[in-house]
This record gives sequence, structure tokens and C-alpha cells, in this order.
Amino acid sequence: MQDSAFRTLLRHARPHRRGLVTGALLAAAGSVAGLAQPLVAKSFVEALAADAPVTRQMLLLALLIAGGALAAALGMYAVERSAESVVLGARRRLVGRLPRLRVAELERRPPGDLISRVTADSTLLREAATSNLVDTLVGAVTLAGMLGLMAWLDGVLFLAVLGVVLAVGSCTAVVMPRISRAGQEAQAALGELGSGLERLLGAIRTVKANGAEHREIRSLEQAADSAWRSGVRAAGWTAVAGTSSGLVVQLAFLTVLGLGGARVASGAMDVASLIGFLLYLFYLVGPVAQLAGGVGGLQAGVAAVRRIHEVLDLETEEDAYGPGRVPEADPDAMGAALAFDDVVFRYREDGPAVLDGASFEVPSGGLTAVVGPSGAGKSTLFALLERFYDAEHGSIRVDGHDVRDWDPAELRRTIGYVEQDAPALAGSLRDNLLFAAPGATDADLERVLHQVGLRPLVDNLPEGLDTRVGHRGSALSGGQRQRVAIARALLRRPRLLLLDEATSQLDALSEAELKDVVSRIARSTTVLVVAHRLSTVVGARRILVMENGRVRAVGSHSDLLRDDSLYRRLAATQGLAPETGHVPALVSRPSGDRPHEPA
Ligand SMILES: Nc1ncnc2c1ncn2[C@@H]1O[C@H](COP(=O)(O)OP(=O)(O)OP(=O)(O)O)[C@@H](O)[C@H]1O
Repeated sequence: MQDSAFRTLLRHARPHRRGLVTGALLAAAGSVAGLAQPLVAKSFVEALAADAPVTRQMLLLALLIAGGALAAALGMYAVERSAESVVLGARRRLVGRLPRLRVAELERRPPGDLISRVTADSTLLREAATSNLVDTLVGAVTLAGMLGLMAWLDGVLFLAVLGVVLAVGSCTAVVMPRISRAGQEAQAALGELGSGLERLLGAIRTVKANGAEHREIRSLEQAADSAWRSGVRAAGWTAVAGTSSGLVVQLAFLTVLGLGGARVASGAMDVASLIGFLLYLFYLVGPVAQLAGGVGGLQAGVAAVRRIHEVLDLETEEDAYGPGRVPEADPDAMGAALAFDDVVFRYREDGPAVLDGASFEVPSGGLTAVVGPSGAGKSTLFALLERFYDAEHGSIRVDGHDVRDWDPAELRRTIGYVEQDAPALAGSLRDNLLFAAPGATDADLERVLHQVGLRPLVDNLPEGLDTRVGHRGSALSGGQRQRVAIARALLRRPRLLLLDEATSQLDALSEAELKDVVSRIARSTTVLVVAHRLSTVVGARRILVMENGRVRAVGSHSDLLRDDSLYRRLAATQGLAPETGHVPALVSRPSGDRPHEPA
């Protein structure tokens, strides 16, 4: 795992290797220019002393200072640019993948944690995939070179030094995974902090109304504390690893002094070789510290890369579903037909069957309503039609083709879907309407605004369609949000319109108006409405009664009042006077829409 995470980290750096190598070479050129300066300065002083011309030395010195500074600056810029590019690459891959993941995968993870992977974890790649990587490689190569030279100078002393390096190195190897683990825990705690914040800010009114601020603050503090604890643990292990680099050189010095002194005394080695060996040891400090720092930094990067790839490695809808087909629509049909055949579905493999043999057919065109007790599985029918999930058994057909054979994008283009909560997105009213159909014309916009009765609202807004609707549409009322959602769905000119509780937040007058709208739409499109209020659907051509994940009865309002006990109970609780079959005037059928026949 450690190994493959490291290889993955390298994969992030690979596309930017040119920038990294250029940066490293420029930095090296800057150092060489710095090293050459004392030599030129020496020659400058010598020339002055000899009363000789110094123009050449001055020019050379100026060139070395300016050129060295420029090379160092460019080198730093190239490495930093590559570092930013590594972060950009990871973020682009994450944001390019997240919206394409399957709904079930996304629902399994708190949004705050996903956000933290895109923002915080990707930042950790910055140093790891660039400077830490360069330090590790340069440190390792230099160390190997120096050890080689030492072996050439004196084999016995070399073996002693190698023993010390390996002993301390293996202790450090034990510490490194702990740094990585602590880093991963710190990042996970940050993810929890993000999720907590998202929960708090997403429901700030509920939190305040329930006086839960202090409890929420405590749980956020716990996540912050947990990140701190893991961070401190990582710092502790990093300090141990860092100290080991000093330790390796000190121990090696003592060993070489003792053993080398003895070898010189016995005549097995001359003093010059011992001095040379000690000098190499002195220079060993740099590469060993560089290697230890680089490897320590890489551990934090490995932890981040693991968290990033936990998301990147998830299956997208394209991976899972494949391209699919684009079935030919029947040009004469008034909308898409659909059929559920013995569909079984559960949200979790070990959970209850939410749909348990659901079967029904809806022919092209007209209004079909789905009613039933809460939790019967009504909204789940829509989720499966949109292919947010796949059924475990049975088939779901749209226009005669199994939804699993459809190209998912084409399937969703065919369907207009208004969710239960009808969320609006932050932005202007126009952005919200054009969200699903960016190419819609002003005339299209006008048409749907009139259709859903939003024109008067827009006329009263100071900035009209350019009015901002706030986070999740908080500047709109619940009913207005629903109308916006319906208008948005209609702009796509769907062949199948799914309205989930579409009128639950409307007042009686608006509800009656919208009922007219829906009836009109149902003349040219198949419309499926999930409704709690039977008053909104008594005029539907057919009503499906759902209970415990099955469709238990199908018929018109009057058929069902006569034949289905559950429907009768639902109707009775809503004052639809089943004994008399009386329907209140407010919910009378829109003119021209006859319940039993195609409109
Ligand atoms: N995303 C989900 N993950 C897990 N379980 C879910 C999910 N969505 C719904 N359920 C469960 O599936 C069952 C059916 O839910 P569904 O929303 O389809 O019912 P419904 O008939 O539309 O109810 P309501 O009328 O209250 O909206 C419920 O028990 C619900 O808890």
C-alpha cells in the first residue's frame, strides 16, 4: 500500500518532470555561480595588490552575481510552478471526476469530507511531489556517490560506516509509516471538520431554532482537536526521523575515529586516507539531512495521495454504465412510454427492499399520479428512472428500451425531473432557469415563465431575471423555488416529466393554477406526479397506489375510491368525501382534461 501510494505520488509528479529538472539544474547553476564568486574575488584582490587591471574580474564578478541570482530565482520559480501545477492537476482530476461518480458512491461520503480532499489534501501534494521528491532523489544519489568514494578509500571503514547508516536507517524506516498514518488521520479529521461545517452552515436556521449552536461548536472543536493531536503526533515522529540524520553522522564519526585511529596505529591505513575519509563523513551531513527531510515530507504526501485516490479510484457512471444507445423516439408519440416490470431495489445491499416487485405501465402522454403512504417507495421510482441507481431485479423500460441500454445522458435529456425539495442553485434566477438548457432563447424563457405563472414575480423583482436567489435559493419562497424548478425542467422540452411532490409547497390558488399547467403539459408529454395531496391529482388519467414498494392498485380517482381500501382511507383523511365521491370545487379538473382518456 505504502509502495503503491508512493508510485501514485510519482505519477502526479511525472507530467511536470521537465519543470522540476529545469528548476533543479537552474538552482544548481545558481549554487555553482555562488561557489565561483570567492575564487574571482580572490583573483580580484590579487590583481589589485599587483596593481594590474581589474576590469575583467569585476565584469566576471558582476556576471556571476547577476547570473547566479537570476538562475536561482528562475530555478525556484520553475520548481514552485511545477509544485502548483501538481496541485492543479490533482484538483482538476478530482473536480472532473466528482460530478461523474455514481449517486450511491457520492451519498456514502459526507460532502464536507469530499470538499476537504479537493482543497486541503491536494495542497499537501505541493511539496511532496516536487521539492520533497527532488530532495529524496538528490540526497540518495549524493549519499550513494559518497559511500562509493569511501569504499574506494578504505573498505573496512566503509563497512563500519555502512553498518551505522543501515542501523539508523532501519530505525527511521519504522518511524516513516507512523508519520504517514498520523498525517492521514490529521487529514481525515480535517475532512470531519469540513463535514461538520457543511452540516452546520447548511442547516443554520434549524441549528439556531433548536438552540444547538453550542453542541455543534463542541463537535467541530472535537474534530479540530483531533486534527491537532494527529498533527502533533506526526510532528513528534518527524522530529525523531530528523534527529536520526544527525545521529547517523555523529555515530559514523566516532566509529571512524576509533577504528580508523586503530588502523593507522597498526599501519593498515595511512593518515592521509583517514583525513580524506573524515572529510567525506563531514560532507555526508548535507545529503543525509536532505534525504531524511525529503522522505519525511513524502510521507505526508503519501497520506494525502491515498485520500485523493480513494475518490479518484471510484467508478464513474461512464465506467459503470458504458456508452449505451440512443434509441429513436417515435415522432408521433406524445411523450415517452414507461414500464416497471417486477422491480426489486434496495439502497444498501443488506437493507430492506424499498421496491419489492413493483410493476406498472404508463403509456405515452397524459398525466399519471403516484400516491401512497410515506416511505412506500414513490420517489425511489423516479430515482431509478433517472438511473441514479440500478435495480437489483426486474426491468425498467423507457420507450420500450431498458434504462440500462440507454445512454445515461440521453436518458436524462429525455426526462425532466423536479425533485421533492426543488433546490435552486446559488446565482441569478436566469442562471437557474437556463441551468438545464443553456441554449434556450428569450422566447423559450418567456413561454415557461408564463406557463408556470412566474411572470408576475419576475416583474416585481427590481433586477428581474438577474436577481440573485441566494444559497440554495434562500431568497425565494418554497413555492417559488418549486415553480423555478418546474420551469427549468420544462425548458429542456422533456418527453417525460417527473414531478415529485411538485405542489406540496403551494397555496391553494397557486396549486390550482399549477394543476392547470401540468394538465396542459400532459397533453403533449408524459407526466408522472408523486403527490401526497390527492386533491392535486384527482383529475389524473390514472393513479398508481403504492404500498411497501409495490403498486397495489391502478385506476382513476373514482375507480380507486370504489375498489381500493387504502386509497379510500387516503382520500378520507384528506376530506375527499369518498362516501359521496364528492370532489371540492377548488380541485376540480381543469377544463378539457378528461380523466380516463388521452387529453
Ligand atoms: N438515498 C437513500 N438512501 C437510503 N435509503 C433511502 C434513500 N432514499 C430513500 N430511502 C428509504 O427508502 C424508502 C422509500 O423512500 P421514498 O423516498 O422512495 O418514499 P416515498 O414514498 O417517496 O416517501 P415520501 O412520500 O415520504 O416522500 C424509505 O424508507 C427511505 O427511508
